[in-house]
Amino acid sequence: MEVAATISEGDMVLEESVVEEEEEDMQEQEAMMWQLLEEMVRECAGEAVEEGVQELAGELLDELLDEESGEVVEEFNKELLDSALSSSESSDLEECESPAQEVVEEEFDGVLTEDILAKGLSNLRHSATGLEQTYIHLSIPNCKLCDISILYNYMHLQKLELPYNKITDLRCVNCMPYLLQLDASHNALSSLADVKLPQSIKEVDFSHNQIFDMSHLSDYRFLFKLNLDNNEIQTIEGLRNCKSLSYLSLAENKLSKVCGLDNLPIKFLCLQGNKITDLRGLAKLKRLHKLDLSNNKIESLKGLADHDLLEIINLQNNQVRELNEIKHMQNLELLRVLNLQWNPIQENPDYLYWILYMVQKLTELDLKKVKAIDKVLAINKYNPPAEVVAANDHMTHIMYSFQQLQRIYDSTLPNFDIPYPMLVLVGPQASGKRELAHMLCQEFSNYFGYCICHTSRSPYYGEEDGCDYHFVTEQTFEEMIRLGKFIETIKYNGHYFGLSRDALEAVAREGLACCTHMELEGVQSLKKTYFEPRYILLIPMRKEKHRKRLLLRGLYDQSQIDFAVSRVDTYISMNQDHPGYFDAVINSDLSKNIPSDINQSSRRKISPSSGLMDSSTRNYSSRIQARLSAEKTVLEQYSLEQRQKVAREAVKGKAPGPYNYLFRRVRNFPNISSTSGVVSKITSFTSLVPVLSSTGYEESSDSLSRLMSSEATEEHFQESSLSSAEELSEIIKPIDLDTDSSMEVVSQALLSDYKLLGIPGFKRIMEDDQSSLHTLEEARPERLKEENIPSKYSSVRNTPSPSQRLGSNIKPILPPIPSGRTRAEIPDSPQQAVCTLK
Ligand SMILES: Nc1ncnc2c1ncn2[C@@H]1O[C@H](COP(=O)(O)OP(=O)(O)OP(=O)(O)O)[C@@H](O)[C@H]1O
Repeated sequence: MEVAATISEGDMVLEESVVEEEEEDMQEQEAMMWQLLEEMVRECAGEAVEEGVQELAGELLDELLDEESGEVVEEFNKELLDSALSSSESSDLEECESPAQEVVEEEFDGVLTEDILAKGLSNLRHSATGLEQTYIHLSIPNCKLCDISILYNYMHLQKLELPYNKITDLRCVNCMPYLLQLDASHNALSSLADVKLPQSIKEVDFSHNQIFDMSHLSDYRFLFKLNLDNNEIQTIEGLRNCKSLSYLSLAENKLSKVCGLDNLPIKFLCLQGNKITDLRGLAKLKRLHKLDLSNNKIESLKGLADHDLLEIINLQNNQVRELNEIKHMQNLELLRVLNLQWNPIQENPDYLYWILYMVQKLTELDLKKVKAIDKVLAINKYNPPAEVVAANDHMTHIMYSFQQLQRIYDSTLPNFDIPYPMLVLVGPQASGKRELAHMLCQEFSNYFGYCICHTSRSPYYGEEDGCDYHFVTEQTFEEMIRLGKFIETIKYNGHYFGLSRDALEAVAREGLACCTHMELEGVQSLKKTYFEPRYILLIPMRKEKHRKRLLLRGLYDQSQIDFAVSRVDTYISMNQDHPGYFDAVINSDLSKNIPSDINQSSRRKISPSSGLMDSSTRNYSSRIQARLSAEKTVLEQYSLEQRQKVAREAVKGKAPGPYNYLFRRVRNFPNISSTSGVVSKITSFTSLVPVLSSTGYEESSDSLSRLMSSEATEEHFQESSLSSAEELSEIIKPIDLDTDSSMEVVSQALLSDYKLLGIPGFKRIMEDDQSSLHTLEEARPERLKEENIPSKYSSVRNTPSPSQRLGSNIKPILPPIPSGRTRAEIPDSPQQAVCTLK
């Protein structure tokens, strides 16, 4: 039993050991299978990686292993792929480093051998002679090469790249007549004396060497690009014959000035990281496109002007301090990118706007995009357009005047519907507008009062305070601005000029229409107010004559004369571009009395009789007074008597007040074509009511009615299609203001043509106005009433409020002075009229 038991136990032991053996076998087989599988996978992945198809490797592994091996295989797969990729990357890097890396690693002695060279050759082509096949490109970077004498045998090379080596001797290139590109950067070259590059060389890079002398680079006519960055060069020299040099870089050298570059066709110049202090040596580099002068010691930008093609300038980290230096760049029409970071100039508060004003086409400043709003603000700050000046001026005066006690002004009485009549003579300096204003006020003293402007300039000889101007100091003028005294002001030739509210009110209080003169900017500001003056433009059509006229005055220096003459064009274009902006245009050219050649010395010695514009004759009022009181001719005397007669009749009510005619509103003729420009042709047409002749009211009324009837007017306008501005310029003929006879022309134009001289006292006319209108209306011929021809009086009485502001062709020539404005109602002092608004 025991044996049996032992046997059976032995059997069991045997059985167990057999099972163990079988298990071991299976494990072995499994391990073998794994090994096989791993080898297979590695092989496939390796192949795929070798081919650079990493994705494919992944997919392959997936396909092979996924289904069979479950998660374990997947993990393995990933590990394998990672290791395969990293090994491929490292092998890539190795490849990048150098084709000859393996050789270098074996204690390389720096001598270029055939083996190394063979790995760097490429680009098999016909040689330049065309006789043989040869490699024309050799590139052996980063090989610690010292000795490259083997290259003496490689004369067919056209491109040679040997950067990041230790080369000190480059004479082998002397035997390469076909070489076009040479890169010997990052080497140990200290001299180029022995290097004789071929004439045909186009691009050379000697950057990052120890070269201190560049004089040996001359005579390369086809050299296009030269890089000498990071060397020891102290002077730019030897390039004068490089007539094709477009790209020159000498960054990080020891240059202290720019020189030796005259007349070279350089487009790109990099001189950053030197010790340059000024740029005068750049003056003759006319083809520069891009300039890098960062990290220098530049203080002055003189030498940058006149580079018409310059687009980009980098002046970062220099010593530019003065805003005025920017002026040297103001003519750089193509300059778009400018970098002035880390320059003291940046600390100036006006820096941004001044630069944007001076170099208006910049798109990038200090590495930031330029904003359009900043450009606009810059222009508005330093050279604001006339509209901006006018708007600012208007805002200023409105703001200051609001701070004052509010009043009811004589010029606004009796209501806003009927604007206070004002006549403003506009034109460039010395166009004769001041003389004409004085004359009008003298001749039409019953209608016009001269409005005396304020100025901060000192009086010329012959000018009187309170007659020509109110002469005040600049401080007083500015104080007056702050007190809200002005309606408009301008600054002309550095002096203030302004139309004060008080001056205008003084005229209005007299019951007179205001007549004054001013420059265009004044008009632009005045047009923003509620006043609605008529504007007459006096324009010199011949600039040379105008210049002589200014010269004759002997008051202005050359720049002032140039400025005044240059403004003639501004007026002309304003008149052309804005039809109706001026109500009339007068050609103010002189025709006589100006000597054809005026020299400097004779300017101040012109006798009063030789011309009106001499400074000794500038007391206008007395001059005009003298003229008017001069003995009259028979004809003048007769004319005067006639006018006085008419005036007497008007006062008595037999005839309408003459101002009613003079300032009657022009009808709006639809077929008037708006034109602009100076009118020189004189026609007989007048938009004013025709003349009151001595034959009595009936006749004149008849002719008036005929003229004002639509039939007559349409008929007339078919002949003459003029704008209202032109109509008035027809009325006031082109006048030669500076000749004795021209005074008469003015008189005749304004007086004889309309028979308006000798107007009786304005006040009385005003008082009689209402009654005379009634009387006259009643006295109108029945025929006219039946035909429903509009009465001039009713139109005067019911003058419609102007529907448009200035510039419109339907506006009146001049509004009538409101009938409610009589002397009796006008308070004696301004205080009486003061009423504080709630
Ligand atoms: N309030 C004003 N607003 C705008 N412009 C004015 C004003 N007062 C005067 N001006 C103008 O300023 C300019 C300079 O005046 P200034 O008196 O110095 O000229 P001028 O040499 O005497 O010439 P002119 O004979 O044209 O007056 C003139 O054109 C004048 O009409």
